[in-house]
Amino acid sequence: MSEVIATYLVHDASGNLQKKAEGIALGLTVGSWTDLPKLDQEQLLKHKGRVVAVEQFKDDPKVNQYLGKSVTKGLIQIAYPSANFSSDIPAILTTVFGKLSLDGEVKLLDLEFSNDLKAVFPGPKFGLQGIREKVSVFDRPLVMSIFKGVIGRNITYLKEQLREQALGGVDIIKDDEILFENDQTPFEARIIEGKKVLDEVFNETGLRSLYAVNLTGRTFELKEKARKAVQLGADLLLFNVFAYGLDVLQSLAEDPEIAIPFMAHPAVSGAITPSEFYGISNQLLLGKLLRYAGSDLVLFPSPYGSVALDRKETLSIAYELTKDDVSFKTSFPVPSAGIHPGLVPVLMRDFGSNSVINAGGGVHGHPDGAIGGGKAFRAAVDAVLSGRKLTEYAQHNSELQKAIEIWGYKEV
Ligand SMILES: CSCCC(=O)C(=O)COP(=O)(O)O
Ligand SMILES: [Mg+2]
Repeated sequence: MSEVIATYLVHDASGNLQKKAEGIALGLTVGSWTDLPKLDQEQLLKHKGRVVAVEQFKDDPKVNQYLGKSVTKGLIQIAYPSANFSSDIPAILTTVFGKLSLDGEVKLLDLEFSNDLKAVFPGPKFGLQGIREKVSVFDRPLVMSIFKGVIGRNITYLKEQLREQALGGVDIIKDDEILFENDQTPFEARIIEGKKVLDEVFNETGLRSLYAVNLTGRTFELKEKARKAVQLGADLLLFNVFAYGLDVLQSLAEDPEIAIPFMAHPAVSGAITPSEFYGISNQLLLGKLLRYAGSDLVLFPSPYGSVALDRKETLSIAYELTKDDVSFKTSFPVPSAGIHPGLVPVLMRDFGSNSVINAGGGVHGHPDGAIGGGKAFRAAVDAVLSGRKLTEYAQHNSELQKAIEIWGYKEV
């Protein structure tokens, strides 16, 4: 049957989760808070939500104290018939968590789509393997660096910073998500001038880094802007998807004229995900839904840096992005924020080779500048792949040595 099964974590004061589940299944589909006498059986059968499972957990006095009331914690699973919604994320989210998201301590943990429903979503156009092919790197995690301190600077400054990052040997260089349309470094100039710089570096070194330019502006201008970016030869598009909406990403990603990869930034998602009582899980929002909507690479806070996320949560995001699913290509997990070369061993232990190591401050803050920073990251990756400790490898690599001296390291 065509349906979406939603899994919720609930903290309910009534103490009767079965009744709560029945209330949700009816209330979000054919019913209301009052009896509707005209509901007929046929309509009920076709459109009513179905309670799939209810699992009650042990009472937790700490939670009761925190919430200031006695609650019953548990998982509720409800199946919603596809006949109730059009096949798009806004309709699905509104069905499964529209009014319900406002109604007490309920967190949406997961959505399971039937195969016919999955088929309407694009998934990543290039995916992890397609990105690897673009950079011709198949046997290690990719290394990415982020422009820093570019706001208020002109295109000459941006080009210099781009050149330094590329010379450091990183595979991808991305705009910071806070660089918007501006007079000094306009979107189109960034693409045109950036391409020249990266082609120059390629002629000098044989390494062609990719540049992810930040696609920003008003929603209804984005398609034209993205199409123009492709015509100008942009490599990738960075996108602040949660400032716009998942459906905006999907519309862009499925446009055949925008045939370049999308990199999703998690900005604003922290307004939705962190509570254990409310919102949507990171696994669903940053993992499954970003993959379904067409993101080729997904940034999220790593467990170790400046904006750290619980390790289990980060692993669950990466799992959703990379797990086998015949319907979709896999997306590249990009654990980020406050990353320095000394964290590479733990990042590679957690996320493996099919991940991107991404840093801004950890590249530009290197004593030898962004060139040294990039080299230090590449050396750290080589050290781990060759089974050596960072400190041992650093004895013969000055860039890694200097990075470890300032920021330290975590061996596994
Ligand atoms: C919260 S994940 C996105 C990280 C990010 O946008 C960023 O600019 C990280 O920069 P950093 O200097 O911390 O590497
Ligand atoms: Mg940033």
